[in-house]
Amino acid sequence: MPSRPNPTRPKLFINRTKTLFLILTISSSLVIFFAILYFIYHLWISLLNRSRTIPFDVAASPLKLQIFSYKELKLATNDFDESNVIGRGGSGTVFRGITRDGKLFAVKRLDSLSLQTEAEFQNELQILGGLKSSFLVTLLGYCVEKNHKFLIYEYMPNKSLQELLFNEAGDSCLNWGMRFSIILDVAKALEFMHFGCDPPVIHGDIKPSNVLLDSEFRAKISDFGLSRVKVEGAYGVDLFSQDLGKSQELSATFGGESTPQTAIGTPTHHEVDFALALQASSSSKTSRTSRNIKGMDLNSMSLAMEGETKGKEVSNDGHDHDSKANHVVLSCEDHEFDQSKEMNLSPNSVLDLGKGSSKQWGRDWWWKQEGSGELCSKDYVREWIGSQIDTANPDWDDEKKIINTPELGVSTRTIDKVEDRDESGLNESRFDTLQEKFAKEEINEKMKKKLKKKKKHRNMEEWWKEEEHQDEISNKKKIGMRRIKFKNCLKVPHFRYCFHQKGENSVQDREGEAGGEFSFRKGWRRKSNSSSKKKKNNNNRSMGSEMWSGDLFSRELSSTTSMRGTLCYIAPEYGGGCCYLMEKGDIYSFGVLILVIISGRRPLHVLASPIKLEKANLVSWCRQLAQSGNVLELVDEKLKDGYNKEEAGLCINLALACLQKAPELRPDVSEVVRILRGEMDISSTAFEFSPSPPAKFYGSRSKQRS
Ligand SMILES: Nc1ncnc2c1ncn2[C@@H]1O[C@H](COP(=O)(O)OP(=O)(O)OP(=O)(O)O)[C@@H](O)[C@H]1O
Repeated sequence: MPSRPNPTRPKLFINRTKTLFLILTISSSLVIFFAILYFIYHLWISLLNRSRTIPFDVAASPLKLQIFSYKELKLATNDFDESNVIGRGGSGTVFRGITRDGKLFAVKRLDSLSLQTEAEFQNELQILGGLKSSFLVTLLGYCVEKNHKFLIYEYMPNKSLQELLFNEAGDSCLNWGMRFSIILDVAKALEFMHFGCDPPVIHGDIKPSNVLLDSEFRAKISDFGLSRVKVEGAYGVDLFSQDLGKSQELSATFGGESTPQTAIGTPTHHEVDFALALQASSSSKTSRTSRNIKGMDLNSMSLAMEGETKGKEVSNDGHDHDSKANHVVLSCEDHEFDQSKEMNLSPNSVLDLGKGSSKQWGRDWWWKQEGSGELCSKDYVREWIGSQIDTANPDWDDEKKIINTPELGVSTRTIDKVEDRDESGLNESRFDTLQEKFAKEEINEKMKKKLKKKKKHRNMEEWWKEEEHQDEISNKKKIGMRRIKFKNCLKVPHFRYCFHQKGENSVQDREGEAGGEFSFRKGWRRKSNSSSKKKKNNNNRSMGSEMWSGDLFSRELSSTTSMRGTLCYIAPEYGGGCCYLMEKGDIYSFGVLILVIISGRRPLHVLASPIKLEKANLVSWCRQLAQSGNVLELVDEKLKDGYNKEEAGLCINLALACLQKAPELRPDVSEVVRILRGEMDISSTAFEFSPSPPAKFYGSRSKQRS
């Protein structure tokens, strides 16, 4: 008897087949999906690489750069072994490499593939790759492979100036001779870049970690990631465009040879430059000063200072103290307290202000513009108010009398005193009723006027607030204008944001600055990255202790690279809205560098001890020392007496000349070199910060240095 077919079997079979089919369909579609995704990803990467990372036409470059293979570099650095790491920077790690024939070279591996790193990579190739000088670190070649980018440089056995000056052990091996020759070498390097290249090259990031030393401790400049070629005549290079296609076009004429143009459209940066925003907030008002100083006659400054020191001798113009005070008050009332007007006075008009003026400006008025980072009329107004109260200004006393003694007689006496009237005339009242009435009315009117005046005196602080508010409004207006201007010029959004930070948060920014609250995106990011590395290397020093001592704080601040340079080394004009990178910006950074080399200190070194606070800001401290005529106090204690006092004094004063706020007053680099060589007298360069004529500081240097 045939067995009855099991009805569940085909069902089970069908079910199994269905499941299998479903699994197969899902997995195959998944495979197809991922394959497409992978393909798209690779296509995107290759497109991206083609548009962004293929370096400029190396074959057409005036200097032939070698193309290294990844394999070659891997071999030379022992697979990028940690033992071969010779330094770490903001954009990558630097390894020591060795060729088969035993030659050493340095390999910079760009760790992040951000747009900024990309731009810096292209910049190095296009600018440093086209320059050949014994004062610049030679770029030997590059490698772009497997999504890695490398730059290969000549090896500098004595590393960077940063490491030599601030090594962990704290023993700087640099003697005076070495320091002086490093200063001279950097000056010569800048001279080559500013005057030896056509068009000139502006480095944009002069600082100790970018000064490398060869086996004989000869200094060479490296890191051209932020450098620019000056193309727009006197107006410099547009710092914000960072259009490498443009710079490619420009670098074509290097060395007198022309290179074909290649279109390398590197996108602009979108990093928010908090460092600059902060600087901008503190220098927005000072920028006005720079302009004023430009137009100011140095003679008038010295006359003004003389006036201050000689006191009454100078103010023998017949004006008494009160009248000067009144003059100032009236200017304030009319909101005409315009610094530019005050500072553009002719020598005579400065003299006319006499004693009152010296009180008004105070002893340190032209130091404030640099040191405090804030220069505005509020400083002067505050100072003036202070001086008026402290010195028991008779004018104020008179007014006190008016307020406290409402009786007519007393008031009359007060007013009479002010108006130089004969008191007795009123006391012996011989007027008839009508005359008396008129007299009373007249007196009342005068009293009212006086009270009004007093009210204005009282409202000085309020007036200052108003003035500051107005300043802020006008700043915002300016920012608005700049935004529109830059929008029109199709500039990058970075700029807008930067100014948004500056404009809208300007007060907070300033407060932050005063309280030492800095927040630079890149800086803090670097700090967190590097702190773990530092911890590894330096176990016995906790992060907390470093922070407390301020050492880490200082280190991070002075090595924080922003788009426009490194904090403390960036010239003030780049913070005030100026967007052109100029040679004088390098000169400013060079001024800071000189002070760092001579003092063996970071430009901003905050320590817990309050005694040392005055020395925290190297530039301000140096200015204070210059004011007191004691610049040599700045020289590194480690040098003890083993330094040339004449050379040290010259370098410090040269640094001060380079650190002048107004770029046009800074010497150019050829003057700098000549001054260092003893071929030129420093006193012939413009000087804005000395309380006494430059000759007091400088004598001509007879010694010639080759
Ligand atoms: N050619 C070289 N030879 C020897 N050491 C080098 C060379 N180039 C760089 N280094 C070392 O590597 C360190 C890092 O250099 P790098 O240029 O990457 O960064 P940085 O200038 O310190 O920082 P940033 O790039 O943020 O400005 C240098 O301080 C130096 O010690």
